[in-house]
Amino acid sequence: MSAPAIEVRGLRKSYGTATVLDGVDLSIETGSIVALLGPNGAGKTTLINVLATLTGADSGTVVVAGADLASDPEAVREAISLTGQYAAVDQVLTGEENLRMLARLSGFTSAGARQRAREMLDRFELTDAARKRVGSYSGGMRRRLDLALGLVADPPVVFLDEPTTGLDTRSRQELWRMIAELAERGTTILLTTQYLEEADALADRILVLDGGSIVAEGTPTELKARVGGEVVELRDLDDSLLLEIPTDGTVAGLEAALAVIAADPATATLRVVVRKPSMDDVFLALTGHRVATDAEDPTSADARTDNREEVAA
Ligand SMILES: Nc1ncnc2c1ncn2[C@@H]1O[C@H](COP(=O)(O)OP(=O)(O)OP(=O)(O)O)[C@@H](O)[C@H]1O
Repeated sequence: MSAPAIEVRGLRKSYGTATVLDGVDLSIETGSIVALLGPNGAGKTTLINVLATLTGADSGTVVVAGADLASDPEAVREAISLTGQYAAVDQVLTGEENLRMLARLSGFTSAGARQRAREMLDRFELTDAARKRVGSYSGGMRRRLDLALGLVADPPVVFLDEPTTGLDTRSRQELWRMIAELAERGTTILLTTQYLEEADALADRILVLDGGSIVAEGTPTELKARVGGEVVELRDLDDSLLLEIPTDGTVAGLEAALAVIAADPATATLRVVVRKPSMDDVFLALTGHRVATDAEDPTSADARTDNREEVAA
């Protein structure tokens, strides 16, 4: 088995008296996609920034792509890219000009830079917009350009800090496809996300960061299996959720949940739904918090109905 692409041991970081990272240990396999989940303020960005050499740690060891962060930060910088860092990309230049400029700065010859820009535009479906100023790009196109810029020099390790926040569902799914393709080429990806569906759809493994350390890790299926079986929901006629009861998924468990609901005669005409545990249930069970949702969060309300089956009340 090859050495892990990222290895972190006992990482600590405080701001003043506030301990943000309190002994983080993690190991990320080469070529995998790992999602870092955690409630707001859990320290996800701080952890990514430490790994990307932007923030110094107080103690602990970090090895990225075989390079030790403390003794050889330059080698770490050469092995990584961090999305969001090109958010201040030149708006007046076109997408192609930005890519060519960055390729030149990364050591490509003039002809090589032109070729590399063309490849990246093609791969990130920006060829039609290549000659347009970045200022006219949509949010999704900018994220794709940002990712393309980060990959010009073909780094083996890529950090994506909330890569799809604020994007509509279609742009988000386009970006997921491109991120998955990147991993298929052997790039290691560590991403933070507040969208549980994103972690579920994209990640080989999920790390849950809470209280300054990794409190759980596993594949999405393993984490869901940990919280138990089906969840029984009681919904009103407008489909609003009134009650949810986690069960162990056995007949006896479901019967007991239905008995709780049936004990209130007012529920007789309402609807009961049985669904599989979602990442949201996992997150709540592991951290005691729900993930903050926003209007575009696909894991909120509607999207969480995916696994539901309706049963007679
Ligand atoms: N430069 C800084 N100085 C002081 N405190 C900081 C600094 N950067 C982050 N913090 C604090 O550290 C904690 C973790 O912040 P961080 O941004 O890493 O969390 P996060 O998990 O990425 O949160 P979010 O999901 O809200 O982006 C927060 O309480 C934040 O206020």
